[in-house]
Amino acid sequence: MELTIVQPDDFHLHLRDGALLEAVTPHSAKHFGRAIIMPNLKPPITTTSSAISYRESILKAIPKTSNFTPLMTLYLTDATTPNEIQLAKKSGFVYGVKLYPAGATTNSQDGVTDLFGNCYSVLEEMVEQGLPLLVHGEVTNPEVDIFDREKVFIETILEPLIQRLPQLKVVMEHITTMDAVKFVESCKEGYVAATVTPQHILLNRNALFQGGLQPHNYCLPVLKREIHRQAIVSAITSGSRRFFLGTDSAPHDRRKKESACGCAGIYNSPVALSLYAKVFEEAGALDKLEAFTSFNGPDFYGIPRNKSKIKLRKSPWRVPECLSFPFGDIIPMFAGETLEWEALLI
Ligand SMILES: NC(=O)N[C@@H](CC(=O)O)C(=O)O
Ligand SMILES: [Zn+2]
Ligand SMILES: [Zn+2]
Repeated sequence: MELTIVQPDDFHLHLRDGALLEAVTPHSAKHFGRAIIMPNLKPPITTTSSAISYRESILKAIPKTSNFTPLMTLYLTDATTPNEIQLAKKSGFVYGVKLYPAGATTNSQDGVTDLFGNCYSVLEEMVEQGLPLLVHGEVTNPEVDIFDREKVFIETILEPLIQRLPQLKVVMEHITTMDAVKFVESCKEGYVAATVTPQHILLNRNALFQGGLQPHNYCLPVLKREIHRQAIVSAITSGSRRFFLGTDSAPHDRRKKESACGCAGIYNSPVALSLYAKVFEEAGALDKLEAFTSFNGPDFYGIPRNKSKIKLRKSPWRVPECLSFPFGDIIPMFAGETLEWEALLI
């Protein structure tokens, strides 16, 4: 079986910097046309000028034969100014502003402590400039059960936000619950959308504990119950235009994952397209795959769809156990397992 589709984009990607950037960029560049590059570096990308120099280093890491284009984002802080938003838009290189609630996830220490109190004028400027707010949607109160943090974020932050600023474009990143599906579906199309990762449509929270603690399945927001996974699969295979591909591929050195205090993030760039194809095939919805991977995202962001094509072919291949680099190892999602679908640029 074979399928030819317009080349997909990845609307949520972590490329990191330094040696890690050089190691992982070719994997994304092999399949994807463009990617929204997350700004949670150390230190974070908080200004347009740092986004532009980060973009330069990414361009150097792209193999010569690839047409891969990074779409940059800014990391929102309590100190971001409306003027920075104007500069970002004017540069032509920045496509969104990322909200990390302070303490919610990897490298979020410099994130926002009070969105309405500290960032309201910035949000108003984003409406003015048509720049979307990309949201890690979890509350950070340690008393809230970790499995409820996305739902509580929707109720306490997102609903009031879209009430107050209905013209703001919002992408709820890496959704994990039926609550998020319902919220996105209840909003005005074209203003609120969501990215969906391979892990949140293939795995449920059992995968964290299958045969023992599985650090390579740990990401944030954490995997949820099976009913939530099913709700997300139904939403994306329904043909809704509100959901699109965002891998949240988040490489970490193996030693940081396999540790007494392992960090959050799943590295899935090399396997992502195979996995999305598997889910759509199992749902009997391969005819809806191309809109999810290649149309809905560019349409929401207001950028042209890609012109080039990619072939998805049923041709089993084995995911490497480990990707070794001079600085250390990265363990890919589904390491050592055989996947049915293979993606090839044409
Ligand atoms: N998803 C993750 O578990 N980790 C991401 C951060 C993020 O997207 O929340 C990372 O940068 O490692
Ligand atoms: Zn996140
Ligand atoms: Zn992420």
